[in-house]
Amino acid sequence: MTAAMHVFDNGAALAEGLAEAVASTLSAAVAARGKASIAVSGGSTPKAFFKALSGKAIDWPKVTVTLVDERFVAPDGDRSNEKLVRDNLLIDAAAAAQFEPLYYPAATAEDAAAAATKQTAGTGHPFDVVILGMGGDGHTASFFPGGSRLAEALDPATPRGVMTMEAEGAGEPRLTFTFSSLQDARLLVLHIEGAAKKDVLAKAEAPGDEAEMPIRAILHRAASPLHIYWAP
Ligand SMILES: O=C1O[C@H](COP(=O)(O)O)[C@@H](O)[C@H](O)[C@H]1O
Repeated sequence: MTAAMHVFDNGAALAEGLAEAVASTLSAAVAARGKASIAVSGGSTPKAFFKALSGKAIDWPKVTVTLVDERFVAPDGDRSNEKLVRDNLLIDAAAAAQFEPLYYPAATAEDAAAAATKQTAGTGHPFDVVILGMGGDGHTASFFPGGSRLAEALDPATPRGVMTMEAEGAGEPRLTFTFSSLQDARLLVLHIEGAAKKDVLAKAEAPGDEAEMPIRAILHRAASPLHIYWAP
């Protein structure tokens, strides 16, 4: 697997540079296939990128936006990745995009994952764009160290779709696209910021157990070239 490093002076420059690259990939997808798809991460890092992307001139009604992972929490709560996307990406021009959530108000996270798998079945085979983040523990999407279904989620034989994950470091039960759903995106990006995450990345790039740092699955065996976007 090859990785290209894109280094920026600061978060604002990164947000703009990444938004440009994503907008160009989505527009090319619409031109080639009449539609485009993007799966984005939650957490604290992507807010400025979302805002930069939301104003780009893309044929947004033809774009489907979803999440790489979600917490099993209602979408009006501050821990909801859906809320982050609705408040920061699905605004301005991008308000016209289609959105496919991973959270459903089901009795269990398993039921919500089944509903999300069904609803997203027509999207992303492969995704045009996947934007991954990374936690300080080396998790990406909801592939957490010690995750209850980590081996299954990272197994390339596990089909595309959404599954549940529970882990000590995860807080709420999680909903996550499987590794097979994400690793072949036409534009596969890892977006990280700060010196601490650069150190985590360096550790993960060295050979080692995926169970300890699940980001290794993406770094070492994703089918698509990985573009790493970093700013201090
Ligand atoms: O739990 C999550 O964390 C990661 C990293 O988030 P950050 O706050 O360190 O940027 C994120 O990529 C993932 O989507 C989210 O659910």
